[in-house]
Amino acid sequence: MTPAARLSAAIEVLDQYLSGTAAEKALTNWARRSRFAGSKDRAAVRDIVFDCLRKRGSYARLGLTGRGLVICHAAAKNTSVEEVSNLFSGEGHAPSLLVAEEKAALFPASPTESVEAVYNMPEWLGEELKTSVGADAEAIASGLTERAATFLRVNLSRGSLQNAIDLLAKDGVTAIPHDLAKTALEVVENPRKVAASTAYMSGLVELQDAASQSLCEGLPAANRMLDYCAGGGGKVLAYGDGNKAALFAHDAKPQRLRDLGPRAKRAGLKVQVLTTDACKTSAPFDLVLCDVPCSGSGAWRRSPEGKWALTHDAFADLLLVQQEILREAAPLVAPDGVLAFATCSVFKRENEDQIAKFCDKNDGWHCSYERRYSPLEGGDGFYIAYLTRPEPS
Ligand SMILES: C[S@@+](CC[C@H](N)C(=O)[O-])C[C@H]1O[C@@H](n2cnc3c(N)ncnc32)[C@H](O)[C@@H]1O
Repeated sequence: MTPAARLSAAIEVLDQYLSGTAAEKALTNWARRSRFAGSKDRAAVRDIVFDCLRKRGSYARLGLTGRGLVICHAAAKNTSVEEVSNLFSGEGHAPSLLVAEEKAALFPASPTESVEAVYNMPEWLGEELKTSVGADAEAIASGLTERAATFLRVNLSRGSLQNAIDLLAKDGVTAIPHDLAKTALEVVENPRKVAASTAYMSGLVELQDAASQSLCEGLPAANRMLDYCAGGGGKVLAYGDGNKAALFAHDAKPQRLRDLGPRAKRAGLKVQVLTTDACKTSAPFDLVLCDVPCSGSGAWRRSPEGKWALTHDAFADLLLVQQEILREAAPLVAPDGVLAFATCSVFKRENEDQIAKFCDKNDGWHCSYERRYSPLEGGDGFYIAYLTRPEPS
């Protein structure tokens, strides 16, 4: 496909997304209809679509349509009206010719200053971000419009960072250590080759964000660790690589745990899956991690659809669920144990405010540690807090 034909395809996909289809589904639908498209074309169309989702607020200056977004994307990637006009030539599979109004919007003299355009998120979330991170808000919002780096976690029980770097290189993947975690590698060349690489297939490396790795690395040592919201199990597996603890995993939606078995096997770890009732009968645990459902705002580079889909009601529901999970998990913690609360959110209302509310309502618990990971550190935005009960004196 020509670069112009890829733009036409992205317009088609974005129009389907804007009429209510999830972006991934719209991309799959397009790929099914377009058997002529090779893997490089599919990847290129995906990149255009995701860039438009990340920057939807500023790209919407020609209206919220697939064509409007893609025209602004093309303007951002080129430097002159002529270059963009050449792509929108109307010839072959290229999108139709630009009209005067579209040409005028390519390189506006004074860009729109609305919160939605500057922060590339709905206005209320831009305000939420300002309240949460103050002076860093604009830089964080801008960072969240960039494509996320690909990070790998090296399973240190399987080999060293250097072993992983060397083995990845044999499959054409270039990776370098990243400061956020001692297990973290950043893939700087050929991230799409990771999944088929020997290092990945053999369990030497796992895909995991660097801040997520750092958060797991910092968790206190325990004899019995329960990952209460385990999902795919990324955190319990990371914890298990560096600790000798007996590992347990739970999720309110057991189907979310389906990948955990094969992943644990690949990593050479044993993780016992518990139902909600079995968590109670197997308690106490000296470390319970609650990686709660959240807005995902720290990971909007990866999942930009989330910022446009989040509603006030859904956000309010998340705040309630987060408190409910802490209430459920607290009795599972041994008297001198740690209840760890984590989100991949940059919003204070999901982080510090939740911890303050829990400690306020639950006598004896206090926050003994907390750390914010800013997306400006390179990884996703995360928050972690440890809740403990001091020994009665
Ligand atoms: C942020 S995800 C966890 C991601 C996972 N820890 C990882 O590292 O891949 C949150 C998980 O919490 C689960 N969840 C939602 N409500 C819950 C509840 N009341 N109790 C336990 N888990 C819950 C969801 O099903 C979801 O899998």
